[in-house]
Amino acid sequence: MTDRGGPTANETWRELRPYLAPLRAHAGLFILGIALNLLAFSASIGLIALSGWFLSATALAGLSAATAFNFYLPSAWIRLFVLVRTAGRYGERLTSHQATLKLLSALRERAYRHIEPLSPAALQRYGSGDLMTRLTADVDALDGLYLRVLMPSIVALWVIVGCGVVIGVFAPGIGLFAATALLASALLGPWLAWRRGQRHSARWQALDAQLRGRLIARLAAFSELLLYGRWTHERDTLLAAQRQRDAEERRLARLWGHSQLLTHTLLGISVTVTLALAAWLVDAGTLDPTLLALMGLAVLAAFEAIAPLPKAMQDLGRLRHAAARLNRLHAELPGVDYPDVDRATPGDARLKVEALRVCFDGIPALDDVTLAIASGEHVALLGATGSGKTTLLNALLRFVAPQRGTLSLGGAALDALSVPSLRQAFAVAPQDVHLFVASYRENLLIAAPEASDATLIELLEALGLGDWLASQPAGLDSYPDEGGSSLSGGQLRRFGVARALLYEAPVVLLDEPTEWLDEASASRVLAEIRRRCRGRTLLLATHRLRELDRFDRIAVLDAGRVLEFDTPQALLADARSRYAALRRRTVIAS
Ligand SMILES: Nc1ncnc2c1ncn2[C@@H]1O[C@H](COP(=O)(O)OP(=O)(O)OP(=O)(O)O)[C@@H](O)[C@H]1O
Repeated sequence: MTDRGGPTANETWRELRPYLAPLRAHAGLFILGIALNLLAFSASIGLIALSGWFLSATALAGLSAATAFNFYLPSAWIRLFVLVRTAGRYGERLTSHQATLKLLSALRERAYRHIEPLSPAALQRYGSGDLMTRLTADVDALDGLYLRVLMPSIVALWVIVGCGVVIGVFAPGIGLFAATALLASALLGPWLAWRRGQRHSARWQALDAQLRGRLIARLAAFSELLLYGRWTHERDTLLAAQRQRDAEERRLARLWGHSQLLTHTLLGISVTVTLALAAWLVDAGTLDPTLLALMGLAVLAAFEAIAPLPKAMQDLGRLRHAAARLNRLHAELPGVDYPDVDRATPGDARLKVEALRVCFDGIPALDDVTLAIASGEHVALLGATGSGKTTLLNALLRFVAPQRGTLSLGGAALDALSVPSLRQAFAVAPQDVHLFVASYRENLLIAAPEASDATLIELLEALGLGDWLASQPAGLDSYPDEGGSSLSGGQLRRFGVARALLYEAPVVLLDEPTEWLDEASASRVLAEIRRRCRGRTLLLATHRLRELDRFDRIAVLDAGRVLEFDTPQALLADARSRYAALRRRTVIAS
């Protein structure tokens, strides 16, 4: 069954099925929610039906003065029904929403747990806005599956049966007709709504996800876009995307209107026919006339349970699309396997890289790279942009999976180390330093929870961030702007370096730590890094030549290959070396 090229019912079921399994963990709450919902509906039907009967009976009792009529008992029942209906509704909202929120948090945690090991290698094709949308909007959309599809469908079915039974007690034929008419309405309206609406609602979800993703990305780059005069263009693109989504929303609203028309027409027909049948039986003398209103009103009350179904089914396309996006993320494999427990233990902090080859889309970023770095040695990785420095650091961190070659730390293969051991082995300052939404102190204490304020301040001052810290309104208690825009590029890098230096790992990996700095500040920062890394293995990626003579060795990378790897003195002494040539050029230039 397809909708003009839309997904089949089977496809929808396949995408949504994984989200039914977590229901089991909160089955008790869901069943309670359904039971309370049913109780509220039963009370509602009872209230309306009894009121109808009561009015008819009172009127008829008034007409025949001889009849003794007890007003008190039905009034007491009516009051009871009102109370039960209100309490049932309240209890149902409380339990079903609690169950749904618990489910959503479980789904979000499940998605996050899956995403975390994918980072960064397998996540590179997803933008951060896209990931954020999957974790938030897509997971949130799935609450509709429980709250608007499953629960109301189960309740509607029981209400239909209940209504048929209530009427059937007095007139089995009319009870059967009412239940059949209600069932037909409960199937026809929602089926049509699903058929006509699922494609649009899936499209709405896709456009909304796209818009959110773009919005997050553009807002993150807002200052740059403004600076380069691109903001107006980007804003117009965003507005156009919003208009596209809104057009889809209007289409959905129109379809919803149509399904409402159909539902209410069916309701009208069902009530009219029920009343006509009842009137016929009254006429034939086989039905008490006081029950006439009860029957019509019972069908009317039962319809309340059916009314939300078309909209829920129309939204199934949206749910399917959200589920499919999450499923795609769940199907993503980390690309890197980490053992659960260590299969080897590093003896010291020496690093060995042998015949390493890393490719992106078949193109090698590193090829046949071999390096042996002694424990405690300080090595500068020198190379032009794109030469493979970051890729080498990422390979050591196992953020990328090599196509060939081996990597080891202290004699232990890196792929034999569990994630905690691997993360304990390396302190890292990447190029894109991330600041968490927390105070600067908390951002630093992630690396060294026991560090005192004096230690933090001394380190920041040593890295030339003393003036910056003094300018912060609450010092270490100040909060960065989102994305770290309250720090300049150079400050942010040094903040990242400070965090890496605080982390007591035997190996320190720094990616372009002196980028954006003037020569004097860069020299000072490099000297501080070397001093604080004494006794630790240091690998520092850079394309700056100054100050490298103080490193133990320099590895020169070019187009993914190690051109030379030796002490600065040996490289300078070799007139044919690339390092010597680069240094000569720098001297001439300055
Ligand atoms: N995730 C990726 N997907 C595709 N290509 C990549 C990816 N990461 C790196 N590359 C490519 O691999 C090569 C090496 O990149 P890498 O970032 O390691 O160089 P780099 O020397 O660190 O450069 P920079 O100094 O600019 O950071 C480049 O050609 C780059 O485009």
